[in-house]
Amino acid sequence: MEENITECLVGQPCKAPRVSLDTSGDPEARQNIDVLPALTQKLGKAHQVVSILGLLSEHQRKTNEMRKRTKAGDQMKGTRSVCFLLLFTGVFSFRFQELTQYVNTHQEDFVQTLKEWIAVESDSSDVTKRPDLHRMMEMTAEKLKLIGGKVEMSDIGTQMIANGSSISLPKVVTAQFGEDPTKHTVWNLYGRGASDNKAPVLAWIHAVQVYKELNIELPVNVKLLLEGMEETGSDGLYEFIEKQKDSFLVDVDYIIISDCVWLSKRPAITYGTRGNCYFFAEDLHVQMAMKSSVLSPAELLTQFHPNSSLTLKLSIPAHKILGQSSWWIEREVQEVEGPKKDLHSGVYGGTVIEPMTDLIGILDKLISAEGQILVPGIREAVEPLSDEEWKRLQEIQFDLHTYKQEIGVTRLMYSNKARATHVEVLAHRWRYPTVSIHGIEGAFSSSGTKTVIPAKVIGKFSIRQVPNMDPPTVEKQVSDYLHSVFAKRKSPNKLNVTMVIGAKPWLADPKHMLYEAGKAAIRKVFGEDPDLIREGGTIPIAQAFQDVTGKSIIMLPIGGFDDGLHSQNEKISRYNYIEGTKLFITFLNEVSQIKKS
Ligand SMILES: CC(C)C[C@H](NC(=O)CN)C(=O)O
Repeated sequence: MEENITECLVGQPCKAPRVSLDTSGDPEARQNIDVLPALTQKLGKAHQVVSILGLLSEHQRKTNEMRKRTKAGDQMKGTRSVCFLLLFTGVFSFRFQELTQYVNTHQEDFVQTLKEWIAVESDSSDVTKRPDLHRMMEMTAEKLKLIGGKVEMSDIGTQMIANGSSISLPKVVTAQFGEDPTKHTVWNLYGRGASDNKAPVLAWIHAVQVYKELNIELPVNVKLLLEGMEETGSDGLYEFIEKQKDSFLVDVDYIIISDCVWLSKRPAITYGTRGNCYFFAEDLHVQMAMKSSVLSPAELLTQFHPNSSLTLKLSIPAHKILGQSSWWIEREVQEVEGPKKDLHSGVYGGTVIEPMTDLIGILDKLISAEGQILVPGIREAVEPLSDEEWKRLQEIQFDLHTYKQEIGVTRLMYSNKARATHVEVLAHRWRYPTVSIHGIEGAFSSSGTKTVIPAKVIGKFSIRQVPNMDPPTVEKQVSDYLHSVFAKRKSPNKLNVTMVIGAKPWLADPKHMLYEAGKAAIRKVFGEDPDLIREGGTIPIAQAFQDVTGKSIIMLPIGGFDDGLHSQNEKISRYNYIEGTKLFITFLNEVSQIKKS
């Protein structure tokens, strides 16, 4: 599969910007879609077009701001799909040719819908975009109604944001197609977003639509559940599925999620994901060296108040443990903000113990240059790789050279070992924990040379979870460790460590019949066997679904290995989108063949 994307100078007025969905591997069938001109017209300004590309991620928006030249791939943000099924009824004649031919002849319509969805900046990590996210959920519900679904939109409450106020969470959309008790019921859950994961969501909706348009009976009952907060931890969804356990979810047999990507050019089926523990390490205030003792909030108040340079704030962070039955652990945190101002590094530098220096010092102690996690207890908890797992990894064809090329690096973390194999690289990608440092809030990060001492900085990092790591334990390990590292610095500043997401890993049994159905559908549509893979990223709700329903989950990706999720050039090829739609159509039929145990 080859990429065919049109270049666009992001951040600069684009005269004829285009986003292409290509029919990879088939040069004759390649067709570009002109997304940006339509959007430019709609929005009137080229720079707004650029921010549409940015809808997919914070990262991408930042790149836009930096006016980097980048490829404007097919960018979409993610929702995901989950399917369940119920009973099986006898003989069903699967009209494969007719259904897939319909997809071929209607691919322009499907691409057009995707263009319209991409144009909505439904980014859950950006609270200023919340109206777009609400609109996206409305559009999704409308689309499902149009194709005859029994659709409901459920309010799942509010989310507390950084400034302490609450904003409403996007509604969860549920839809049902078919209530025949003699048939399987398939429930598709769509998480949130765009290419990661709007195309897979639409492919699922279109799969149902094609059956409807052709008046071909759905081989299974289908239930869809769509949420808009997946990429920031699926806020509110855990309570929702607990509540729906005995109603919407009660007759569901299987769950399908399509919020992941292939490993290579070969189609894939995913049977495990890593979890994620996401931390904020706040170094709270600069204290003048002359007031060098660590003061309690009350002391600080009496010292500084009523000088109005000090405020005492109480907040409840969204502290979550996901993937277990008590979803939320809330804790009160006293957050003291010291002198509000940043300081001039010439005037004050040398007299203050700088929060940024403290923060960098402790972040540096999380992981070694060789990739070894330094937090005591974490590596010890990891379940050893079994021979079976090792064998499965060995069977996967994975070319390290192509991988390095795709991400643009010359050396990988473990490739300096004498016997670096693809097995080691895949194990470190899917099966071992890792630490990533994501950002520092409050740091000077613009271009130029501002000589500032930031008064308050928040380091953001996460640790990917694998069996047998346990988020509450990891939280304690990380917090204790960072506080001990910080204590050694004898800094008068104050450190707060808060875990804001605690999502468990998910692992399924790939020998389950559901996986055979997936393989059969892939063989039929793509003419080859899929890779059986795991995913290094996290679907926070996955393990929770498995725990709450007790049903099997399969992840059936249609995204390409080089789609660049969360990156500057996120895209999906037309090939993956259209053939993926055929895959879902076919998979519904394969699932209907599974005998009820
Ligand atoms: C827990 C994370 C915020 C979840 C996020 N999920 C995805 O990107 C799935 N599309 C992740 O970083 O893995």
